[in-house]
Amino acid sequence: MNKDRLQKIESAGFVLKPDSPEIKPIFQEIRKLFEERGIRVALAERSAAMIGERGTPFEKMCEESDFLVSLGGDGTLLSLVRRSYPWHKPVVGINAGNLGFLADVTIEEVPIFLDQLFDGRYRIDCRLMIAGHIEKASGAKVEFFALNDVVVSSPIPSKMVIVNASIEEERFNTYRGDGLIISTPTGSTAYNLAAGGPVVYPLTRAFILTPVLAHSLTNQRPLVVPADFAIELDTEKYEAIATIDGQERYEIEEGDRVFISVAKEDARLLHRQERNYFSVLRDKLHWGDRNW
Ligand SMILES: NC(=O)c1ccc[n+]([C@@H]2O[C@H](COP(=O)([O-])OP(=O)(O)OC[C@H]3O[C@@H](n4cnc5c(N)ncnc54)[C@H](O)[C@@H]3O)[C@@H](O)[C@H]2O)c1
Ligand SMILES: Nc1ncnc2c1ncn2[C@@H]1O[C@H](COP(=O)(O)OP(=O)(O)OP(=O)(O)O)[C@@H](O)[C@H]1O
Repeated sequence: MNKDRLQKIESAGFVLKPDSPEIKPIFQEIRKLFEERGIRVALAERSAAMIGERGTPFEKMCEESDFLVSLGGDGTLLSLVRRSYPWHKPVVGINAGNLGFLADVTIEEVPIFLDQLFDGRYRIDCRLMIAGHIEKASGAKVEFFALNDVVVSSPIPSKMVIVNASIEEERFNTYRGDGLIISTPTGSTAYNLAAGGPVVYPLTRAFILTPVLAHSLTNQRPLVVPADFAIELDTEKYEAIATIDGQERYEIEEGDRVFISVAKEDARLLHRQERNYFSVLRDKLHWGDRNW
């Protein structure tokens, strides 16, 4: 299979921004545009229920769609990429949210995006994903995937956490502070950026370890490591949680271990061909804008 090309452009599966029934007329308009071009549209059950329609079970939709569409903000796209990961379908984000850094097709651009799709003028970017798991002290195991980041922090604001980090089975550092972010290059412009971590071009194969408000006078710098390095975290003394892409939370107790490595398959993000990462940095995050 050529991972850079769509196999067919006959069916699309949609997920809508949660708790936003006001999105219904926008979705209906977009569905019409898809159907006018001969693309069958399925809507995931939960999204359908939100707008009073009958939907398709999420798994069936992923199985049967040539590509998936998130109509919402970056959060809706992150969640769709994670949940649909086992089917490895290309995902495009139509921005009906605020920032739309990842979800980069605007509602107005949908007709032209569809024309370009049929002309072959699109790109599928392979983005590395985190494949992680938590081994509980009890022996239980929880697996997860992340497109942006895994954050180990305190469940209580203004309480500290102590996070021990090992890289390739070698104890490397103990982070004391608000937490530790393990970010992918895709996530480098999210929480990692706010915590002072580097912006990393999204096609780079690396992980970034960035402390959040480290309680230390010995500069706890962000660290970039190759994506094929295995990272292991555990915590001491304080309560902690691991948050996946800002959306899934797991309690971490003393004795639990969090394992982070690169997922076998990349996520596939479908973009307009002319999308340029540096323009997005400028337009959305005001990179280099002297008035900001
Ligand atoms: N201080 C912070 O900046 C902060 C704090 C907590 C979480 N986050 C980030 O929020 C992400 C979850 O996003 P959400 O939209 O579900 O939550 P959210 O609604 O809390 O929004 C967080 C903001 O980050 C933006 N964002 C998300 N992923 C991005 C990316 N890869 N590049 C640039 N901007 C991005 C979103 O558009 C939104 O404006 C987490 O993965 C985490 O990285 C940021
Ligand atoms: N499946 C999901 N599980 C948990 N939270 C979700 C899920 N999908 C979306 N969210 C959350 O819903 C909220 C709103 O969604 P979304 O991020 O798409 O829109 P937004 O905040 O308006 O846009 P943006 O993220 O681009 O600023 C976000 O906080 C997001 O994390």
